[in-house]
Parts: sequence; C-alpha cells; structure tokens
Amino acid sequence: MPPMEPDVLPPEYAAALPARLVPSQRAQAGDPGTAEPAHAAGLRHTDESELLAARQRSQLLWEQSALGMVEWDEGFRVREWNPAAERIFGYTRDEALGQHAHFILPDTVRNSVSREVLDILLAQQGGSYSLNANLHRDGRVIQCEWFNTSLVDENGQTLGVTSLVQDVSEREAAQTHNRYLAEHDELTGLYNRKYLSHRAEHAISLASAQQPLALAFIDLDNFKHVNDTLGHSAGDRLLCLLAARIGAQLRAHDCAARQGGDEFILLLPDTTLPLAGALLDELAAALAAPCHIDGHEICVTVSIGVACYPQDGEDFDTLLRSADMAMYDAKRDGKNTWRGFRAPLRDRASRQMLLESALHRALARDELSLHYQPQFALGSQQLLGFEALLRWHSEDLGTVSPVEFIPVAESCGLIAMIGDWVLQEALRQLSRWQAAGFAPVPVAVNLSAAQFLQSDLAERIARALDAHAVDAALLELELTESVAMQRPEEALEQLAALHALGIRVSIDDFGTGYSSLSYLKRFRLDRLKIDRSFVADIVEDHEDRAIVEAVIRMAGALGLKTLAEGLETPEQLAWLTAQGCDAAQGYLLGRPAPAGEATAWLRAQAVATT
Ligand SMILES: Nc1nc2c(ncn2[C@@H]2O[C@@H]3COP(=O)(O)O[C@H]4[C@@H](O)[C@H](n5cnc6c(=O)[nH]c(N)nc65)O[C@@H]4COP(=O)(O)O[C@H]3[C@H]2O)c(=O)[nH]1
Repeated sequence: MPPMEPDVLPPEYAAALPARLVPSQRAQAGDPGTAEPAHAAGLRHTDESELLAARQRSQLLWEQSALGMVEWDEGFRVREWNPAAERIFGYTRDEALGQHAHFILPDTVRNSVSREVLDILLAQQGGSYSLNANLHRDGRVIQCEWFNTSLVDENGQTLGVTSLVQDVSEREAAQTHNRYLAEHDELTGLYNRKYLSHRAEHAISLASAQQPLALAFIDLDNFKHVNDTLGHSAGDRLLCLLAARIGAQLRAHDCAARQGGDEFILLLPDTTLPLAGALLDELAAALAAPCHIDGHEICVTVSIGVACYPQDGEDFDTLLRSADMAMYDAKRDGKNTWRGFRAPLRDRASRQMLLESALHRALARDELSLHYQPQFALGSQQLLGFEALLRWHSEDLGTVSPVEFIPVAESCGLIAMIGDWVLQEALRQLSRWQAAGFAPVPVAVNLSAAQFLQSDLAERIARALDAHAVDAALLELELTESVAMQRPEEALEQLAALHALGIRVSIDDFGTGYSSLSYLKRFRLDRLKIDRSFVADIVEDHEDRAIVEAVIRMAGALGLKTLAEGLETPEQLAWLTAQGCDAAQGYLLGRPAPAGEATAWLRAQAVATT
C-alpha cells in the first residue's frame, strides 16, 4: 500500500468511492477531469469492459483494504462503512450506518469536536489529516490516523466527507514507549542524565541571581559491598527502592535522575546552598531508613556533593563536575555527609589530572625506583628483611610521594602495571643480592586491591619467581586490612593460593581499618604490622598502649608474628620489646633508602653474624 500523503487522496482510493460521488481533489486545477464531472468523463473515454474492470477494482479495494473507508453525509452521519472500518471500530456496517460521528469519539473529546470542526472538514478542499483518539465498540480508546476529503457532486454541491482511517495505536504506543526510554532510566524509572541535562540547561536559562539553582550529586556509600555480598539482582532492587524514596522526597519542581550505577543527580531549581543542605539532610535521613531485601536489613548512607549556579559553574557540565568533586570531598571526609563545592577542589582535580598524565609516562621514562626500609627483630636486633617502597621522581613534577600518586594510579587503572613493575624490580634486586653471595633476607612488597583481586595473581607471581630464580620464601606481600576485607571470601582463596606457593603475607596498617576477627583467623597470614599511628603515641597515650598490647596478645594467640611500624624513639623500642612485639621498622632503625644503602645493611649484617 502506498504511504498516505496527508493532503492527496491516493488515486486507487479515490476510484474506490461510490461512483455517484466525486472527491473534491478531482476538481482541483490542472486535473484533466475538472472540465466535466469525473464519472461522466470516465464514461465517455472508457468502454464498458474498462468500466466494469474499474468497478471490480474499486469493489476489491473497498472490501479488502487494510485502511478503513468511511463516507459521511452532510450531517456527519455514516453513509458507508467498509469491512476494515468494521475491524478498526468493532461496529458492523449495519450498526454504523446512520450513526453520527460522535459514536466513535470518547466522552473526553466528544464535546470538543463541534459542529464547527465538522463544517471545516466538510469544506475541506483536497483533504486533511488528523490524529484522533477514537472509541472502539469495546470501550477501548484507540489512536487513529484520519485522512478526510469532502465530496462534491457535478454541480460542486457538498455531499459529505469521505475518510480513510488507520488504527495506529500500536505505533503510537511504541513511540510513546521510545520517548519514555529516551528520557528515563530503565531500572529505576527516574529520569536519565540526558533528560536532566536538558531540564538543567532550561532552568539555567531562566535562573538569575534572585533565583539560584543547585545541582546535587549523590553516591551511595559502599554499594559495591551489597552487590558483592547479596548479588546484582538484590543490588538492583535496592537501587529501585532508594530511587522511589528520592522521588518521594522531591518538591514538585525538582528533578531526579539516575546517572548510572549507584549515582543519582538532583536538579533543585530556586535553591541556595543552605536550602539544598536542609533538603539533602532530610533526603539522607529518608534514605537511611532500613531497606528489607531478600530477608536482609540493609542500611544505606550516601555521600552528596552540591554545586550552585552560577558561582560553581555556568552550564550543566561544569555544575555536574563541581558537584562530583564536592561529592568526593564528602567521601574523603568520612562519607555519610554532604559537601558544597569549594574552588580548591578544582585545583585538586587538576593536580589529579596532571599526576595521571605524568604517571602514564613514568614507566616508559624510567622514573620509578624502589627504596628499601630495613626490618629488625626486637630481641636480637637482627636484620629480618626489607620493605620495598616505591619512589617516583617525575621529570615534569619533581618527586611525588606515594601517598599522593598511589591513589591516583589506583583510580586511573595504572596500579596493576605499576605494581607489576614493583614486584619484578624487587625480585630483580633479590636475585642480585643472591648473586652477590649475601645471606638471603625477605623483601616485602605492597599490594593494592586491584592487584590482590587479580584472579591469576598466584600464577603471575610464580612465573616471576621462576624468571628471577628467587625462592618464594623470600617474598612477602603486604595487604592493608581494607584490601583483605573488601571481598573476604575471594581473599580467603587468594591467600590460600599464595600460601601454597610458599609466599608470606602480612596485614599492613593493622588497627586502622575494620577487620573481622573470624576472617583473620581463617586467612592464611604470617604477620600483623601494627600501624604507626598507634606506635607514635604508645609512650604517652594509654589507649594506644592498650590497643597495641591487645594486638600483640591476639596475634600471639592466632600464631601470627607482629611488626611495629614507624618506630622513632628508644622509649618506643623499649616498650615494644617489653611487650613481646617480634619486630619493628622505623626511622630509629633505618629510613627507606636506595638499593645501594640496603646492600650496606646486608653487608653489616653479614659481618655481625660471622
Ligand atoms: N613518620 C614515619 N614514617 C615512616 C617511618 N618509617 C617508615 N615510614 C614511612 O611509612 C610508610 C610505610 O609504608 P606503608 O605503611 O606500606 O605505606 C605506604 C604504602 O601504602 C604506599 N606504597 C609505597 N610503595 C608502594 C608500592 O610499591 N605499592 C603500593 N601499592 N603501595 C605503596 O605508600 C605508603 C607510603 O609510603 P612512604 O611514603 O614510602 O611511607 C612509608 C615509609 O617511608 C617512621 O619511623 N616514621
């Protein structure tokens, strides 16, 4: 079937009209049929058989057409009603004949389709196109596309209207659904970022100093933990529940979108920072109410960043970036809070970008090196080994502390590659010491989460040990508590695999994170390193003393060795020795130093033991 042109009646449909009626389009200028009534001209130029064939074609079209064909009289009552119209509206021809057009109009539009509108249709020259909500016999409202044209007789007298009609409900529903998908987040039903950005740009164009506007960036705290422990489907349900709470909390003119993952954006028109803060406190309280999923009670906290127009950004993208930076500020400040954007955050973000691009070049430019800090037994003061600590001297940025660049390497995904380099370099150094004939001492290497959770970690390390011909017992891996506890079940497997290789593992910064003691017991560990923040104050602070005493006793009970970090004073040394701490490292005993100085310690140790 040819596509329906809105203002031209397709010829085959025109031909299908009852012969006594002539669509007005045939009367238009230029149409060869205008000089005389069309059917008269047709009779003159067509012989009987052609006329019969035309009639048959018309009949076929009338009966078989997928388009409804309806003919109305001057009073807009049905004069003809083809089988397709029967199917579309559910009324048989007999039921439809004589009915006023109102019979297929729902109540809601019946009154708006006045006599005047119908008169316009009657007077229509050349056809008109409309999309209507119509009423099916069974009470359903259906969407119909109408093409109408008025009918005139030989004398130009209006006889009525003829219409082609098509049920486009499915197409319209699909379009409505597509529009919905284009604007909404499929999972939660909130708007998506794209839609919110349009709303925000519009709101910005209306905003002024008197009518400020705030954009809030919300990130759930520790959502990954929910996904990891309860599975993604439970995580999805939690997101839906929280999205509904966000929706319920908004004012009428606010707009909420899911940016993706566990991140949401709120557009708060007409809102200053203090007002946004008050609204967000209420929102955070609503979100913190327990959620019940699969028989688990989950309590969620959120970190929120807020940026205000115009001071924190004059367009949506800048505002969103500012709100994002403020959200990270909230995370750094311990999560479960909101922070407004501050200009220094932008400096911090640009420093981050600078570090990131310089780090990408660091390996190729050979800017990384390892320093080694000696570790001593507290009783015998024997050198037990070294901790390898990464150093970066950037050609562009100078010396950068690992405290600053390791988190950047972690966030930009470079840590696995850098960590690999550290491992290889430490093993290279061990094999150099072996080749030089030194009695072997272990070297400890720090592992970050991205490395520790690599599924092939044990195989990679085994290959590296082989390649450098280093005994596995000379390699120690240091994990922070948070890394080990991130996915404890996977950590259990990983630690068992490393243990099977003969590698030693210690928990770094012990006491600063949250450790499940039951896991600690099941993990294959060799040593707890007591964080230097506790060691620093053991002489003055009785609480830190109590913590360190407890850690030493607990480690003893679990069959683990202890090493105190950050030993700086002889008083600390004496106290730790008295408590039975096994080992220590710190400035008092030796600062981290390049391999050459570490070799000097090894030499001194060799002399001391001969
Ligand atoms: N105040 C004080 N500090 C002392 C003393 N003795 C040692 N330190 C410092 O304490 C840090 C100990 O390393 P960490 O806890 O593993 O903490 C490390 C570790 O978490 C990370 N890091 C260093 N190298 C690597 C690495 O190769 N891979 C990974 N993933 N992280 C690394 O960077 C952190 C900082 O490293 P550094 O700046 O080298 O800082 C080192 C060391 O220089 C002392 O007596 N007093």
